Amino acid sequence: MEFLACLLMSDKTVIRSSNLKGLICLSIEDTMEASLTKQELLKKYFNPKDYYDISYAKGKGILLGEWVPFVLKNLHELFSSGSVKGDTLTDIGSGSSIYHLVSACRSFKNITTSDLLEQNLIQQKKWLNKEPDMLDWSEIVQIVCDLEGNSEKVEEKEDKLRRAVRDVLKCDVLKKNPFEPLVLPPADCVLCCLCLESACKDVATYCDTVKNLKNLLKPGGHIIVLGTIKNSYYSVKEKRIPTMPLKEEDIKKAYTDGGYEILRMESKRREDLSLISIADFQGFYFVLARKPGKC
Ligand SMILES: C[S@@+](CC[C@H](N)C(=O)[O-])C[C@H]1O[C@@H](n2cnc3c(N)ncnc32)[C@H](O)[C@@H]1O
Repeated sequence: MEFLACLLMSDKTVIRSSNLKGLICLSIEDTMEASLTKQELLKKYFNPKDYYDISYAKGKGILLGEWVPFVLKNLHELFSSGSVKGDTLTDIGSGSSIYHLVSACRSFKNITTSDLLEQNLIQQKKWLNKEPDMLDWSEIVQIVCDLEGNSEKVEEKEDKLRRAVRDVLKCDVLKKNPFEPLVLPPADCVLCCLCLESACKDVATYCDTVKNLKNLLKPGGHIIVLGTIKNSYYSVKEKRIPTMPLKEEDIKKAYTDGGYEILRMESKRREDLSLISIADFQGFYFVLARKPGKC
């Protein structure tokens, strides 16, 4: 007779069977993991130091080869052209990273960084306060100094960025007001690097989120988004964090339907697939778009 058996074998393993012939072993941890939301998974597994080590650490970070040069080159060209400037820039989903803000601090004197996770805000503040256990971004800052013709030394550049970052705030980009209960004054520029694919569960949510970010901008303000194409996970230590695999064709539609004027769009195919088990993105994209209206 068929019946459901659920035997507790140890504090970690459950055996389930509908007829006791074919046993399926599930760990309690697996079962509990499957019920975690994306945000709960991030809170549990996104250790900023581990993320930095796997992604950006000197000589070994997997994003150093193609992603970092793609981001730094595009942002350098953009900010040095003088076409995007103003007083305030809001960075969404900064994590514990600062590499993407180095070029921006030439054009914006008032930068707000933000993230969903408290552990990232803590790590970000360590770098801003030059605490002994801060993350070392100097190798990447040097690349920006090189792009700018070495008019400033790495330490000068880092201090300039530290002076420009006025606030480090908690945010949830999926909320109507991502900074609730705070209401931020509209910014001249919103920047978002590797966050939307991590936050959004599907393309429809990505489109809604992009549209909603307009509320954080002044009329005529710019949004700059850099992210990955067809990426379904990235790893933090041995844990895989799921992401939303965005297709190239979805990107243009999201910004056009979101009510922006697209000023520039770039994409690049990933060439080195050797570390695909750590993150399976196929390429990267860069979008610069403008909220209609006069500044
Ligand atoms: C792959 S990391 C990128 C971090 C950093 N921007 C970078 O380029 O290295 C994704 C970041 O998005 C943040 N994130 C995920 N969901 C979010 C949400 N709903 N609101 C704000 N940030 C979120 C995570 O906490 C994490 O810091």
